[in-house]
Amino acid sequence: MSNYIIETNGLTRRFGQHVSVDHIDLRVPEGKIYGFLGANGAGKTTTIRMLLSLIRADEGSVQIMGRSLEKDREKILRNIGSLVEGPSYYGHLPAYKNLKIICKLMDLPEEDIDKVLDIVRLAPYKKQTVKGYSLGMKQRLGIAQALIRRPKLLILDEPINGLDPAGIQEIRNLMLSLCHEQGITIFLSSHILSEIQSIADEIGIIQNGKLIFQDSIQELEKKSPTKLFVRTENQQEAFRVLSSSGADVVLQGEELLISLNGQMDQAKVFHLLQPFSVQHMRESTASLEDIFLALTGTEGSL
Ligand SMILES: Nc1ncnc2c1ncn2[C@@H]1O[C@H](COP(=O)(O)OP(=O)(O)OP(=O)(O)O)[C@@H](O)[C@H]1O
Repeated sequence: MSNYIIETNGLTRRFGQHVSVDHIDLRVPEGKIYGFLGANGAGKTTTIRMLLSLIRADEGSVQIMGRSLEKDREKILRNIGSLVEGPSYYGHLPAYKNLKIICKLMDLPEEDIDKVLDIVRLAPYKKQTVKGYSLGMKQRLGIAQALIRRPKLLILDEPINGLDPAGIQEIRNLMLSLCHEQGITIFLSSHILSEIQSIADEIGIIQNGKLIFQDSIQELEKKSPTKLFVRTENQQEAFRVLSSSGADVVLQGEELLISLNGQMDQAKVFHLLQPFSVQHMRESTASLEDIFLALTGTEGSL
């Protein structure tokens, strides 16, 4: 058996003439957090719906936990917790009761409810009706609904979408603890790189239905164009020295903007700037658009 908990081969889905998911070969390692990135309309939700057997694929195959989704649908889905397009719940009932209904329907042990509410940090609010919850709390309830099934794999579609920075941090911490402490593999989609950059081990990037990158976050960072913004006491002279040494540098407002690459790395820039008194230096983190540009040479459709 491979070490991939999800493996697709040539997975394809068309809507009319439009190929929404175009022959993608996902490789999701077990026990990791996999970030599935793409702009709006790139094909993330369609892919996830195929992984969960909510829609059929036109071509290709899906293997999950070493089994064929086509042949062993029931067995596989029993071990997956998912949250696609927002949580569904009874707003007039408290979180505890919402989970109790799921346990009854799916014949799951009710003893797990308190544990799961504790994990998603909703225990203090378990008796309050859900309609009064914040968006982040509702999202955490959605994750609790997925966790109550004791899944080996969690598949979450844009779980961070629409949350405020505190809510984003809460969900991030939750993912990290679910993966590292409970050993659950997490596959989550997002259209914002920076939101999942700090938690994902592995990244897949989908653009116009095609998987244009799939590797570790370290490999992605190597491909991301890093930029340095620098202010010195003598900008004109620093600019002249940098550009005559082959640096890709422009004067942008009060700052010199230097694009780093294999020939001009940070150490070389520091060396060239030694004669100038550097007042300020910051490094930019690459956005999804920068990465699309670096990977494809075209602008992402964000
Ligand atoms: N049921 C459908 N009927 C027709 N076209 C569809 C359907 N579902 C998805 N599409 C099309 O497939 C493409 C991919 O959509 P999908 O929802 O998978 O993208 P996404 O990456 O999840 O984007 P978003 O973040 O906006 O949900 C889009 O062009 C969309 O219009």
